[in-house]
Amino acid sequence: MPVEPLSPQEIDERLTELPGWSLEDGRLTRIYRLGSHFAATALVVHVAQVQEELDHHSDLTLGYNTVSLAVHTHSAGGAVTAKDVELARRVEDLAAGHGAH
Ligand SMILES: C[C@H](O)[C@H](O)[C@H]1CNC2=NC(N)=NC(=O)C2=N1
Repeated sequence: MPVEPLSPQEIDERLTELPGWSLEDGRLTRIYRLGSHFAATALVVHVAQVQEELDHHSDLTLGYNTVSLAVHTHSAGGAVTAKDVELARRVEDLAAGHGAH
């Protein structure tokens, strides 16, 4: 079943429950900071596991001690959808356990 784009108001509502996340260039984005490059790398691997589980994938960028995500839904023409929000929530749940902030 195709996933529908969220309206700008729906995106704003969902962002209130996702501290640190914002809409940048039409994508849900967040930058996490970690204590070391190795800790950041471990978070990337964990996020990749969740993305495979959800079959939904962000642009995931590893820096020295940062991990950046930007996600929209390709199959919805690049719109932000509930799938993007679900991925953001799942990543929020696991990031704290990695000491990400
Ligand atoms: C075939 C596979 O289910 C699709 O290509 C999935 C994979 N991951 C995806 N990720 C994102 N962000 N958007 C998609 O539309 C998408 N589609």
